[in-house]
Amino acid sequence: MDERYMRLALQLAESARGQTSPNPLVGAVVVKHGEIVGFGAHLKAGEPHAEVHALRMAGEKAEGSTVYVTLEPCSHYGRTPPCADLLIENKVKRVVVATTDPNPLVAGKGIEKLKRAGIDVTVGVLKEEADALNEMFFHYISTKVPYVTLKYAMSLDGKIATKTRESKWITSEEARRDVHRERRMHDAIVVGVGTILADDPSLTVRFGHEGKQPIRVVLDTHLRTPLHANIVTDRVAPTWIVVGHHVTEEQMKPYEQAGVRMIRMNENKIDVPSLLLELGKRNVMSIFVEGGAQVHGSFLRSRSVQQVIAYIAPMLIGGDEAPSAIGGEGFGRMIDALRLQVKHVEMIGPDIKIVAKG
Ligand SMILES: Nc1c(/N=C/[C@H](O)[C@H](O)[C@H](O)COP(=O)(O)O)[nH]c(=O)[nH]c1=O
Ligand SMILES: Nc1c(N[C@@H]2O[C@H](COP(=O)(O)O)[C@@H](O)[C@H]2O)[nH]c(=O)[nH]c1=O
Ligand SMILES: [Zn+2]
Repeated sequence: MDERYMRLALQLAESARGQTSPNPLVGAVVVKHGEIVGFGAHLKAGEPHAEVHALRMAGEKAEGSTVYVTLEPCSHYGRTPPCADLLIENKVKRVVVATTDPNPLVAGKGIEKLKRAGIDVTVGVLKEEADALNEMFFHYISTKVPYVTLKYAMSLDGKIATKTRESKWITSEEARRDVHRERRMHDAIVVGVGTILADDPSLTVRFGHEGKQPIRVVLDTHLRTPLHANIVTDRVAPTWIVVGHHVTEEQMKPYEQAGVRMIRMNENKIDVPSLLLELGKRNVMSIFVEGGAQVHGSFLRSRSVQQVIAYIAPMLIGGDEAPSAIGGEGFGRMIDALRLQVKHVEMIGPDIKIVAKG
C-alpha cells in the first residue's frame, strides 16, 4: 500500500518539472483511515514546500494521519519554515519518506526530529524512483556546480555538418521537437559563439513545451556575438554572455543595455570548471550544452559531463574536414576515454535517440 501512495506523490512531484530550480521536485500525500485527505507538490523555489500544501488541504484530518513524501522533510529555516516541525505540530502519526535529502542543511536531521517527537518513520519506499527524479538537484546540492548534459545531432558516421559547414537538417522535425522537451528540463542552454554565428539560433523552448524559458548562455571569449543576434534582440528568454577577462566595460555596455547579463571570467579564456563554478553561484542547477564541437570538446576534456543525449540520423556525410560531434584535443589513450552507461535508446521518427550517463 505504501508504494501506491508514494507513486502518487512522485507523480505530483514530477508535475512541477522545470519550475522548482534551484529546489528539488517534491510531492506529498496525506492518508487517513485509507482515504487520501490531502496532497501537494513543491511548485516554485521560495514558495511553500509540498508538505505545507498537503497538510493545509488535510486540515484537522492531518492529526493521526500517515504522510507520504518523496524527499526527507526539511528541518532548516530556508525561505520557508521547516516541514519536520509542521508535521509534528499537526500530530501526524506516521511519515513515509522515499529518500533522504543530501542537502547538508537537512541530511538526516529531518528524520531525526520526527523520530524524537515519537512519529513512526519509514524510509526508502520507491527510493530508486525518488533518486532519479532529483538526480540534477542531488548533483548540484552536493557539488555546487550544475549537472551537465551534452546534446548533439549527428549523421550515422558521426558528423554534425558537411565539410562546407552545412547542417540543416540532419535530424527530423520530430527529433528536433524532442530536443525542446529536453531543453525544458534544464535551467540553462549553453552554446559557443560559433553556433550563434553559424545558425543565429533562438535557443528557446517551443513546440508546445513552453514554460519557464531556460537561460541562454553563450561562451564568447572575445565577445563576437553580433548585437543583432536573435538571442540579444528577441527578449524571449534571459541571455548571458561569458567573456574573457580582457573584454572591457565599454565593449560590454551595449549588450547590457540590450538586457544581456555579462559574465567576465578572471582569465582571458573560459575554462569549464571555472565556468561551472560561476553558473553554480548563480543558482544554475543544470545545463544543456548544445555545442558546437569545440565546446563539447572542452566539457569532455574536463570530464564535466553527467549525461549525453545523442540524436543519430540514418545518413552518411563523410569527409575528413566534416566536423564530428566532439572536437577539441580529445584523449590520446583509451584508458582516458570517458566511459558512460547507455540508459535509454528509442527511435524518434527516422532517427535514433541515445541517452547515456556517467
Ligand atoms: N542541425 C541540427 C541541429 N542544430 C542545432 C544548432 O546547433 C542549434 O542548436 C539550433 O539550430 C538552434 O535552433 P533553434 O533556433 O533554437 O530552434 N540540431 C538538431 O537537433 N538537428 C539538426 O539537424
Ligand atoms: N522543496 C522541498 C524541500 N527542499 C529542501 O529545502 C531546501 C530549500 O529550502 P527553502 O529555501 O526553504 O525552500 C532545498 O535545498 C531542499 O534541501 N524540502 C521539503 O521538505 N519539501 C519540499 O517541498
Ligand atoms: Zn520543507
